Amino acid sequence: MDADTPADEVLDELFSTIESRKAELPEDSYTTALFTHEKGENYVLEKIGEEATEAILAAKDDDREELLAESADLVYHLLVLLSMKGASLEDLRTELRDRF
Ligand SMILES: N=c1c2ncn([C@@H]3O[C@H](COP(=O)(O)OP(=O)(O)OP(=O)(O)O)[C@@H](O)[C@H]3O)c2ncn1[C@@H]1O[C@H](COP(=O)(O)O)[C@@H](O)[C@H]1O
Repeated sequence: MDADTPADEVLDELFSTIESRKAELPEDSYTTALFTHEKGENYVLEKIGEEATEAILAAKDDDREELLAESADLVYHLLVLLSMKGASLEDLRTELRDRF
């Protein structure tokens, strides 16, 4: 993924990068570190809790910039969890669409 990726393709690109890290486990990759952590999936679950708390605190402080940054961290870690559990972005889209 690079800075030229159209904004409406960012989530697909990000999920595709996560899936590729899961398959190839390159060194020097934070995503690889999540997939191979000694705590297993518990580590990414902890990160989701932390990032959600940080997003809540930013919202309470009315810090829009921080809220966006923490929300991006939260979404990234949530996508890693979905990938870990064998779910796809398409599954998430379907779940959301079925609530219309
Ligand atoms: N979107 C993200 C992303 N969002 C957040 N993070 C990482 O999530 C971590 C957030 O945790 P914290 O805020 O607690 O910061 P930290 O203290 O460094 O983290 P810990 O040591 O506590 O784990 C940071 O290390 C961020 O770098 C991300 N890491 C990667 N990506 C995307 O994933 C792609 C692949 O990254 P690599 O797997 O590193 O190649 C990148 O190109 C990005 O597009």
